[in-house]
Amino acid sequence: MLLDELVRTTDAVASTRSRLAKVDALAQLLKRLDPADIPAAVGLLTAKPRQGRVGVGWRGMSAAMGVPAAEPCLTLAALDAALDRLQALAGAGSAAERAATLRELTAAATEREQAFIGGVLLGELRTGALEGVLTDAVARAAERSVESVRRAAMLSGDLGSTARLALTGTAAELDEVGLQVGRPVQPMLAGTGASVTAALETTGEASVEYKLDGARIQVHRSGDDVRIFTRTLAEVTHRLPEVVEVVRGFPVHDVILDGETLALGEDGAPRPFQETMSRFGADAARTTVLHPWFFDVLHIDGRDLLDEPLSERTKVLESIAPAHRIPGEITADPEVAGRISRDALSAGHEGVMLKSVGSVYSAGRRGSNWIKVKPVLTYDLVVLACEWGSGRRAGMLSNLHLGALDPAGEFGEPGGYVMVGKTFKGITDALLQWQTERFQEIEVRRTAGTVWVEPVTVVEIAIDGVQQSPRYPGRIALRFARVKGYREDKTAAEADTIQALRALLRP
Ligand SMILES: Nc1ncnc2c1ncn2[C@@H]1O[C@H](COP(=O)(O)OP(=O)(O)OP(=O)(O)O)[C@@H](O)[C@H]1O
Repeated sequence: MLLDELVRTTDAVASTRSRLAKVDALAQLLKRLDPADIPAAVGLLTAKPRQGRVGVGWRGMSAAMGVPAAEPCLTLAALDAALDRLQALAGAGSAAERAATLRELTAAATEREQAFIGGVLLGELRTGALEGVLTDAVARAAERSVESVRRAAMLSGDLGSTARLALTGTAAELDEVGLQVGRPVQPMLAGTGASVTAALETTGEASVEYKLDGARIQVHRSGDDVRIFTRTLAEVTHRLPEVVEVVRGFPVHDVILDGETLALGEDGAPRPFQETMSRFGADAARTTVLHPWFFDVLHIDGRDLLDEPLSERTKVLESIAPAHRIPGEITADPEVAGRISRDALSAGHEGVMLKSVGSVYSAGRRGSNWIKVKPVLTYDLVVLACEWGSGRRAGMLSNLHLGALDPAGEFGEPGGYVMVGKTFKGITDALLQWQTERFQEIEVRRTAGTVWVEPVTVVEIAIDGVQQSPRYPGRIALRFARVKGYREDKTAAEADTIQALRALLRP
């Protein structure tokens, strides 16, 4: 299939607000695809290429942009092959070859296709919010239930291969997609509660656990082979040898564990989130030791536990990793839950998670079976621009312009970002240095005092609330926003929404 057909479909999808019409257009496209092209097409449609990051930045992309092709002639297969080549060339010494591959690719693309490829490669995730719609479209095109497609995608961690199986295999084959030790699954996520009492009303009897402010880890072990994945399913095994050692010590052969890892100080108190995350970076120095804590177990020695109630999974966890279980208790009593929350906070943790004891593990779902309660409101927002500082911060990019995701386009373009405030508070000297360099790399334009950047950087912001504001497009502004740290484990498509922030206006 020609790339042109896929790009036209994304334009049609972006131009309508009707979910049904979007699903319909995508289903038509999926049905026409050559089966071999399906995984690549799904990657492009969700702006997450099959190849992962191919290491093309804004500068490289703009340098490669030449005269576009007059007529569409680039096939999906050719684009996919070019991405394979770019990925293989990532690394030192191959800059010239990479530039030539990119130039060749853009020369074969029409102007619209060039813009599309740029958007995908730069991780400009305008279409990123499409995953739910695309899952529906796969179900429609393959005449399978949405639930069976969703489940297979969550358990395989891969919508592209799921789409191919749904469209070319039998219903039974789709239903057989299950957990596989070594292949990461989409993690279960939490809703937000205003207080432990309110959360407990929703969950009923709950496992009330410390909410540690570290990094999510999913650990797969088969014999001595241990693999660790992040929240976005990137493999980080080689970065966390101490976690590998801990898990090798558990009395099991096969296991899949879900947990959180973080750095502790000598006094046992948690170190700042940024210190944990620094261990995940490319040039990570091992100055801190990371400790793993587990709160769930999805599989043990040939037995899948996803559909077992949490109370059962907790017992299994206790039997294999008692010393590495996250602190917590099962209770229905708000007094007890309140005490656990106070203990968590006084030990320096973020808050608590309340999890319904009867709930199954819903991979990839953010529901009300898990509810987080944090005393400080924090939101993950996207940096849209940054202003040059003054005084001590002269010459440094300091004041961040913050945007919230607008999936439906209520205040602008669907999947775009709506500015909700600015802040330069809470930014350490190290972060200031980092962001000054980083933002100039992803710069898209600048005015006298401000550098505008690609909307790809997620930053965690603490706020006291929001207030009405006629100045900002979402008609609200953040109150007392301060930076907690950058969330390199999150993509911009996973940022918090303008709707979630606006909901804070209500008492
Ligand atoms: N006891 C726990 N149970 C589950 N998750 C925990 C626990 N302690 C810490 N966490 C972390 O909290 C997150 C749960 O919150 P949520 O599902 O909303 O993810 P998130 O969007 O990354 O949220 P946040 O920014 O608040 O960490 C998990 O992804 C995990 O990293």
